Amino acid sequence: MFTTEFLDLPHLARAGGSVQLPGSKSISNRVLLLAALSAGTTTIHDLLDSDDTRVMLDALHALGCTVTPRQVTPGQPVQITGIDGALPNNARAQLFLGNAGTAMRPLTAALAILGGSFEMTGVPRMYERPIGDLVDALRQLGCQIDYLRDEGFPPLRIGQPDFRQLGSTGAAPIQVRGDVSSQFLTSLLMALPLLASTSPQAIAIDVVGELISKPYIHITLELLARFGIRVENHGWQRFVIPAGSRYQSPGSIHVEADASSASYFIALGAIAASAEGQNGIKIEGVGLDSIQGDIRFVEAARAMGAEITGGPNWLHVARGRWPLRAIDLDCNHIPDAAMTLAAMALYADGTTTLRNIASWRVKETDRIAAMAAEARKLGALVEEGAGFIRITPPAAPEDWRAASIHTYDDHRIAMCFSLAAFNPAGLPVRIQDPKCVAKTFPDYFEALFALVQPGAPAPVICIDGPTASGKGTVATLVAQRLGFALLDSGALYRIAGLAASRAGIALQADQADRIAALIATLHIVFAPDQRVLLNGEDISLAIRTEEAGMNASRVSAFPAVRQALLQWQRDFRRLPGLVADGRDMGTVIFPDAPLKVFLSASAECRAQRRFKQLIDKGLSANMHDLLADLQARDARDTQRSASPLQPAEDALHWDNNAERTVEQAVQQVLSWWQQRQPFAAEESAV
Ligand SMILES: Nc1ncnc2c1ncn2[C@@H]1O[C@H](COP(=O)(O)OP(=O)(O)O)[C@@H](O)[C@H]1O
Ligand SMILES: Nc1ccn([C@@H]2O[C@H](COP(=O)(O)OP(=O)(O)O)[C@@H](O)[C@H]2O)c(=O)n1
Repeated sequence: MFTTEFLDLPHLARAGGSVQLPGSKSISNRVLLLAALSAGTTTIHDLLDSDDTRVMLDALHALGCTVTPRQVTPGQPVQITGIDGALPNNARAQLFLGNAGTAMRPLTAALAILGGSFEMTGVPRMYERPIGDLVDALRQLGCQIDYLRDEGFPPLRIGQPDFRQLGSTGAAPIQVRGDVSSQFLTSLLMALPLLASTSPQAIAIDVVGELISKPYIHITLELLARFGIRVENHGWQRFVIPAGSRYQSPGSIHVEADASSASYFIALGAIAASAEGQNGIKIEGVGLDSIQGDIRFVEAARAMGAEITGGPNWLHVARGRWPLRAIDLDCNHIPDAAMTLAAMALYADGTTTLRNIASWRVKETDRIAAMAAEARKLGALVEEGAGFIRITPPAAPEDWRAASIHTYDDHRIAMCFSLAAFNPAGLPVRIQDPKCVAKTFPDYFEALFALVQPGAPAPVICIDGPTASGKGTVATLVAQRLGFALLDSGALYRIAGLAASRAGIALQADQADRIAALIATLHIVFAPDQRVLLNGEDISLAIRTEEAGMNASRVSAFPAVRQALLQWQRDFRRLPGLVADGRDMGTVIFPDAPLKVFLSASAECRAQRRFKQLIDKGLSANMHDLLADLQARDARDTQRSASPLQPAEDALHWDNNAERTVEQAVQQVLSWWQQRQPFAAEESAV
């Protein structure tokens, strides 16, 4: 997951390949709660790992359910042993539910019926998301729920219910509004079986007003059936839970991949030209037989021109009609996925209107306002109303603008606008706070990068300079802040020197071809935890000794060795970008890099830094020898004939002497980078 302040997507041109999608959020959190309320143990496969499921798992654990393991691990099922319809007497807990509506609403309903003493809290945005209609419906039954702040909104306190008024004849049908959020009805449908289990009468729920988002109710009903509860559906207006209904674990259940998440890749297939040798995008984990309503996004995407085929749990998408066809659509049946249509509308041949989307206004953010504001930044013409949005794409490529997209802590805004990187103007797109995708799809950008090809080679920032000038330190931090990959080219020369000396090859010019041949056989891994593995062995420390540095310096003078490492280094170039540290990054390896930095510092300053660095690592060092070695290395680096150390003509210089801190150097490089971005001016104006 990218945890950077922002993520710059270079202009993207093509896409192709196959993607396995994470489990559906709606199904994951429903299954978790149903398993928790049931008798028996449920093994849940393919559960989504996200903010919403994490708060749900924490809440279930706090309520006394057995959850193993406590966190979602990819490829490993989660087991939940349920409470069999009742909590212990005097159960109490304070539950923090973040911004997860899929946890707050159903848990409120279930706990209000189970009874105890609970406080339901969340992030500030959660306190702006209405829950009054659900609370009103529960109070009709005798549930005890108080608002701790604003009337109609969380946080809430839940107490012991009093069901005496229901009497032996059961209650009149419970009324719930259906036109604000279908999560209220879902919450009641999942909570009321707890009451029905001891009730002599069936329990009926009447929907007041038009029921929005029926597809989500469909998911709820399908899953309730899997857990032993057969709800009668009377025309989506009345739902009846039979008396004596009792939650029973199905034993094992698979969570479908999220159909809403599939929408971004369906859109990708529709928008992007196919990568060479590929034929569109294959999406695995969800298919045409899905129980999720958002699968009907497929019809909308087809209407816009996408070519889509599929099976029970897969889809294949390719670009069909181009530009896409503008549509006018009632989106009540696909409220979440419809946002992706707004992104597709940027590539349509006219004005697209998405109607019946008033529920967008009460989601993670006011999504109509957010989509409108951000699409306008790109140059689109947008009109919005209480329940619709109308989007006209920029008239010509030159009307597109490079935008820094505000994402409102809303995963869908971030994912939708990533698709703007396919703009015909060749512009990059900046996504602010990219980690907001964690809500449903933490590795969304990684999945996207695995499928797409940039319009031009991915950007590279070169940081060259003499030994101990601070390249490695600065490059690592710059890469972290931008979410870029890192190439420590010196490590490759160090590995080459180590491997050659271990193989007993003399590090001299007449052996250069043997060393180059040896390099071709090496298996080198730069692990995400910074370890370096050579043929499976951890050599991170072995290559950092001064001796290894000297050996590296020797082999690096041989043109055959440099040639053997050339393509290896260029292969590090990837999306969203690369920071490369070395001696000849800007001059030889990446001469087209958009930013080249050359660091310098006096030999004494560098020797001091290296001394401290070695001592801190627990390695022995001697200042006098260090200075001599460093000067010898400088001489060899600058005087060798093959790629000598010298600044590229277009390099920017940074004097990294003793009075300069690491952070100053990093800020300088980042600021040079910002100045090269088309959205730099807008950013600094904010
Ligand atoms: N202004 C600075 N820039 C970079 N590194 C600095 C600076 N000041 C002190 N240092 C320290 O100096 C050392 C630089 O070493 P390193 O980054 O490995 O250099 P290089 O990769 O150029 O050989 C690190 O221990 C770093 O913490
Ligand atoms: N791009 C590069 C990187 C390193 N090297 C050589 O490899 C040696 C080790 O590189 P390094 O960057 O790890 O070394 P230090 O700068 O940390 O001393 C250097 O002394 C250089 O001679 C090179 O020639 N070209």
